[in-house]
Amino acid sequence: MSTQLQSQGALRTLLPYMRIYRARLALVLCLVITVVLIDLAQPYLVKEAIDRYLVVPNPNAEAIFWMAAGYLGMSLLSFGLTYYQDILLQYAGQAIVRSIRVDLFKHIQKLSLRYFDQHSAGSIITNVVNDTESINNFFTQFLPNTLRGCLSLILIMFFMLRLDIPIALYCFLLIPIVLIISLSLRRILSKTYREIRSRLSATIAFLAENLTGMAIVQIFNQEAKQQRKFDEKNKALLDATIFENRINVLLNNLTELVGDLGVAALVWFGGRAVIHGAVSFGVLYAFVGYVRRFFQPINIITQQFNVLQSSIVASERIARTLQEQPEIRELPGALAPSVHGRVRFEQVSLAYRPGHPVLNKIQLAIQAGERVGFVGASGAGKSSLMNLVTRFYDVTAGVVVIDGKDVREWPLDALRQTVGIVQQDVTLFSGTIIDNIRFFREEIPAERVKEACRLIGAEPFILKQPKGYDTMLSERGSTLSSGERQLLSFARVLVFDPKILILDEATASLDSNTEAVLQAAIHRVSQGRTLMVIAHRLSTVQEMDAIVVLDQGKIVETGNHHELLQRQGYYWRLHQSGILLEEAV
Ligand SMILES: Nc1ncnc2c1ncn2[C@@H]1O[C@H](COP(=O)(O)OP(=O)(O)OP(=O)(O)O)[C@@H](O)[C@H]1O
Repeated sequence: MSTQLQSQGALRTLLPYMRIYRARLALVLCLVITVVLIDLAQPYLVKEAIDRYLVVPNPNAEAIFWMAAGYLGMSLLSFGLTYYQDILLQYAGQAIVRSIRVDLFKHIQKLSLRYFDQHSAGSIITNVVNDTESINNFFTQFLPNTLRGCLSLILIMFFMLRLDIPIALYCFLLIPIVLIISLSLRRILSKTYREIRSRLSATIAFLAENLTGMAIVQIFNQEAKQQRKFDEKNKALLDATIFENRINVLLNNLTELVGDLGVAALVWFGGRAVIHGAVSFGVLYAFVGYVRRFFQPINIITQQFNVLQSSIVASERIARTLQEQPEIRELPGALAPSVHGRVRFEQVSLAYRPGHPVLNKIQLAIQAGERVGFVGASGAGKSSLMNLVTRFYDVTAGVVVIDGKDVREWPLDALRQTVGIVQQDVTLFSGTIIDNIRFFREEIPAERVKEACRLIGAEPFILKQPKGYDTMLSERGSTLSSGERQLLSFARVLVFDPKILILDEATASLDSNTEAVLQAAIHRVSQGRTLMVIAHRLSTVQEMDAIVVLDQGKIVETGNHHELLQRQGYYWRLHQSGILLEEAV
């Protein structure tokens, strides 16, 4: 994409956010202009003091005192205005960052699961945290510094030309030198900056992955190896950052050096001009002041190219995320039918990747209140079939119908209220037990939550926790056993009361006590609703009204446990091979 197109995309993203703070930003720009004017008037004031009241036959001490007081007053005013301007800018910048972050999170939450299949948590975190920070730099660095730099440069040139045209023109000869140094080093810097960003992003992604998979890392004794990898990533990041710093230091020192060169030349040529009476001493003094201030803006302006470039890249990435359309969308004006809990799959096929179907022409009807177990080898397509009922993904062909209506024609919130899910890997959030069960919805009375827990058989272990229902759970509930986490998610189902429940049964063997409690819980939650269980236990399939056997994305057998065993087909072979967990020991 060309830089111009990139900038347009970036601008389109930023403009609406800028508009909210336009009054504040306009005030900042006025303050920047005032501060520059004060700053540049100071050398002129000293020149006036020298030429009018100091290097004259009758020096005027009182006037000099007032000039000095004026100089100090201007410095104080400039200090106060700069302070106020910086605070205003920081506020506007951070407030814009906050709005963008909130919008990003809101948008990301709406995206379909396929998006999360394709984007790592690390890259999404970098997008929400770092890219937005780069936008802050656009407001707090690029805008004020570019304005300040350009204005200073123009005004310094104007003041210099007013003071003495030949000396001013000599000074301007130094501009190309500074520009060449600045632009060539900046080019290197911008490449390095991109490298730093991608290395930082890789480091964050690595960290995020390791935090989520810490148990696996530890069980396979991979700590040392992961540590080495992390160290390598940080070393790469360090190298790039040090290189950037070196170039920055070089650039600043070279600019200083050219400034000194300018001052030396001024003292030499200007000094001779003063001796010959061509210019006054005050003019020479003012020139020294302006030359010192002259190269700073050039340096600052070229520096802003980098800030601009990184903000463009960041806002492009933010724009791309915000423009990402959720694949799963609801039809305008969609209405939910009256809910009974009937589910029908009509010639349903699904391919996550084109040309690679994982479900093939599934034909199945489940009655309201029926309990159906889905059995099959790993990868047979059981979870994929459930993903279609919840509309985490949409069918590639055919139709999934709930209560007479294609799921794609349901309002999404109604569909998700109707279909509940208990996953094998229970998701818990940082918060209390009670809040996790009612999903932080304060309007659900505590008594209803407790009632659900009692029915499920979760209350005894909850009451054993340090603060009972108010015990804070650590991230992902890692202080609870997997059986206890499952019980909490069953309680959640009872509280939210979906008409259709999908249950992905735990594959791990549990002790007989927990097994019995969980079986009773499954029995309890299945009352009055349609139950679809990805079954891994013999005790569960035996309880089901019907069992659907899947193999390579196709239904190969249906029937109840005894019928299927008698048939001595695929189910029987699965059973014989021990794929279903027997009674716990
Ligand atoms: N999000 C996804 N993107 C791409 N392919 C996927 C995705 N989820 C599952 N698959 C593929 O679809 C096929 C069916 O997977 P699915 O998870 O439905 O099987 P399953 O029967 O539930 O297996 P298990 O019992 O091991 O969970 C597998 O080949 C899997 O690799």
